[in-house]
Amino acid sequence: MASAKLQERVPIRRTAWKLADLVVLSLLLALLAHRATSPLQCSWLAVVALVCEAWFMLLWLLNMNCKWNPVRFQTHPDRLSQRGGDELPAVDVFVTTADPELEPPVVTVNTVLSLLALDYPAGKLACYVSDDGCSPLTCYALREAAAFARLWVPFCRRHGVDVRAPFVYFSSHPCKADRDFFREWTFIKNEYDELVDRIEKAEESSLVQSDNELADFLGGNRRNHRTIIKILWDNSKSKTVEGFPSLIYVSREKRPKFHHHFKAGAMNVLTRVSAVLTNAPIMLNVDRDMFANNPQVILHAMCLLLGFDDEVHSGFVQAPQIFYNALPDDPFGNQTEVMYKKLGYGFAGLQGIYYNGTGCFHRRKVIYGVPPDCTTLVKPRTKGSPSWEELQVKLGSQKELIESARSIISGDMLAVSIVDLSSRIEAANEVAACSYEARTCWGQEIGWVYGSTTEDILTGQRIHAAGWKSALMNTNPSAFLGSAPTGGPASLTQYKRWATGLFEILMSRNNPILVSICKRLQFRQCLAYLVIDVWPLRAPFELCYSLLGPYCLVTNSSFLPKASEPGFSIPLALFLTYNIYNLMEYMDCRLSARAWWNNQRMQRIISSSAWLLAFLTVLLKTLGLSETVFEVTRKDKSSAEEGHDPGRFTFDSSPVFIPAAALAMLNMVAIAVGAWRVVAGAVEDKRGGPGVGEFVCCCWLVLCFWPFVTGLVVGKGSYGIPWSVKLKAALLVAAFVHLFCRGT
Ligand SMILES: O=c1ccn([C@@H]2O[C@H](COP(=O)(O)OP(=O)(O)O[C@H]3O[C@H](CO)[C@@H](O)[C@H](O)[C@H]3O)[C@@H](O)[C@H]2O)c(=O)[nH]1
Ligand SMILES: [Mn+2]
Repeated sequence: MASAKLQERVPIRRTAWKLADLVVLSLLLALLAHRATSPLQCSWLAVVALVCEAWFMLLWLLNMNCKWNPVRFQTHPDRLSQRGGDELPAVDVFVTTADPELEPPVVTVNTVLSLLALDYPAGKLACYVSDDGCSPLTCYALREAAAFARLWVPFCRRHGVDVRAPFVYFSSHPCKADRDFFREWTFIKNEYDELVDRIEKAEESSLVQSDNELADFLGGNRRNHRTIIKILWDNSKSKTVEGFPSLIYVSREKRPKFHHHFKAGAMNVLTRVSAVLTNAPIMLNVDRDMFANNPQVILHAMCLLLGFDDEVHSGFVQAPQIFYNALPDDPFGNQTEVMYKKLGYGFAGLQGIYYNGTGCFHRRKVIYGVPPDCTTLVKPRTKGSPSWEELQVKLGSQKELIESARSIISGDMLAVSIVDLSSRIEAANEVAACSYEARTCWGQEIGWVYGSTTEDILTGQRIHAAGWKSALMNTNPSAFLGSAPTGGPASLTQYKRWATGLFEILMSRNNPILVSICKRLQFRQCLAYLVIDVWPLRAPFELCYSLLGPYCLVTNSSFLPKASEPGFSIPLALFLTYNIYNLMEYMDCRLSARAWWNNQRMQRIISSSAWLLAFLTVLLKTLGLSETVFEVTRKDKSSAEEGHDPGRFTFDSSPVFIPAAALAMLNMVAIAVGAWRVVAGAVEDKRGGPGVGEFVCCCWLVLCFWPFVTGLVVGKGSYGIPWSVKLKAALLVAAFVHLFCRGT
């Protein structure tokens, strides 16, 4: 069998789920119909409820569209190995890091080592680390890591080590009993421990003074410094057969006057620097906290990059984002496993999975904005390759860069650039300068797109808009494992940043609806993107709806049918089916009921805190009153504290907690008022006072906001909500109650 398929596209059957989708949809429709025809319809309360419920139905439709025909891709790397190593394209691997304090260098080093040791010809791999922190510590740590890689990579290859991030590998004892092996294992482990020790003991100030190679870092700071590029290891110069991939440290130039565009800016610099050095046709991008967990990842990705008749099917190949430090039952609702399995596979069945910022393989030409048709193998290129001048306008005028881009655009996947890396340092410095992008298309039609703190979704969308499809890569074991933030504040910061970026996309000319009208973003794919993009927009609707229950209890009114009315069964059935549907999704993904509860609870908390703040931030930005920034996610820290329960919600005085704390308080107050009225027999029946429905709404919300309830009432230290937040929340509640009462 000469051409056994490298990949198979397997549609996933979901007839029962489709039926359930329709049941929920019809209940939503029934609720709307009931509301529109009920006698209460003219009160503003009913209008607010109607608008919110219409929005929920729209969301449900968007979700249905996205999940409707999911697919999975099966890859066969064993069939690839029948091809020789010469038939594999080169891959440039990019790792981004930004802050040596929030992102300890030891973690970065582990990520890099796991990548250097992947099963792929060493001469075809190169690893670039971008350091936005411009930290001599990071550079030092990587240089030491390169020295350790000399032992580590051959060791992994020789013994077929499963997980090639040393901190994981050495966290358990080897099961092989062989004495020689054990001796070697102990030796390498000692070397690794010493490496960690050296990195952890190193101090910035003494490093730059004593170490000549690190003198470049003198006198700069992370916001204002020139480019520093260091070839830490050049594989082409290695004499041994058992080499390991080249390792290059890049800290791009930063000047206060130039916007550096956060991670997107860093990725664009890495793209150009790697273009003048190794110029691989495929690029792999990994966050610094995400190690390669499956040594065969690149081979799996190659099955999808080389395995289709037409390249258009895999403009990029994305591996799911999965976490290794995941707490049991996902207490902070940030493992997004169900989202991946339900929405992600659904996307994969449309124009393809979204780009998730890490664990993704891109074709370099896709990043250069080349549309798919001028690359099909069948049709000869009609337009011809772009002229020198054209490329100069788009990519900037660096000569080596344009030359390398021409070779990429001509489409030769197997070309290897054999240059002495150190001879190209000057060119690399030129393209890493902060003024290089002025008057070029970088950040617009070329490279990672600027203007959103969720640059990944935006960049992926641009690629889909050019007409490319993307493929979802599923491997067993998982391709990469990352670290999820632990603790309340870190999770909410992360959600806030995502939502801010998503709303920036919606409010810009890159809005998927516009893009699908003007470009080649498919209509259903556009709707699927909207499911994610509208996160922050959900906040105001969900907030309004969650105020209805307390409003009714406080003001002795109602917005839902009474238990005695026939209409009551509609919201009841909807509430039950919707929650059972979600619970079943978690069961289907082999997750616990507890994980479902935590996630659905976190959805309410995130919506009223992170998404709401993101919504307001972007509104302010649109009015020109503030700027959005990329806040780097803090990685596990406090877990070392004594008696610390990592699964418990913690608080700080950030404004993100105020609205959620206020909602928790308001619902408790409302229940108290409502209960008092029932006891006193003061529920007014004629005016339609609150019924079971309103009580259930408030109780449900109190349960959802339980971490806030305990934080308000009993929590001590970081488990308690700080007084400043409590006070502001209380003021909000008082203002609301006042408004409510005046309104009636
Ligand atoms: O100015 C910056 C800021 C961040 N980063 C890097 O960007 C990556 C992602 O940052 P992190 O704080 O870890 O964010 P996460 O919330 O974990 O990231 C998710 O969301 C981001 C978009 O908001 C994507 O870029 C990421 O790939 C995706 O994993 C890290 O490697 C950082 O070092 C930079 O290189 N420069
Ligand atoms: Mn991260």
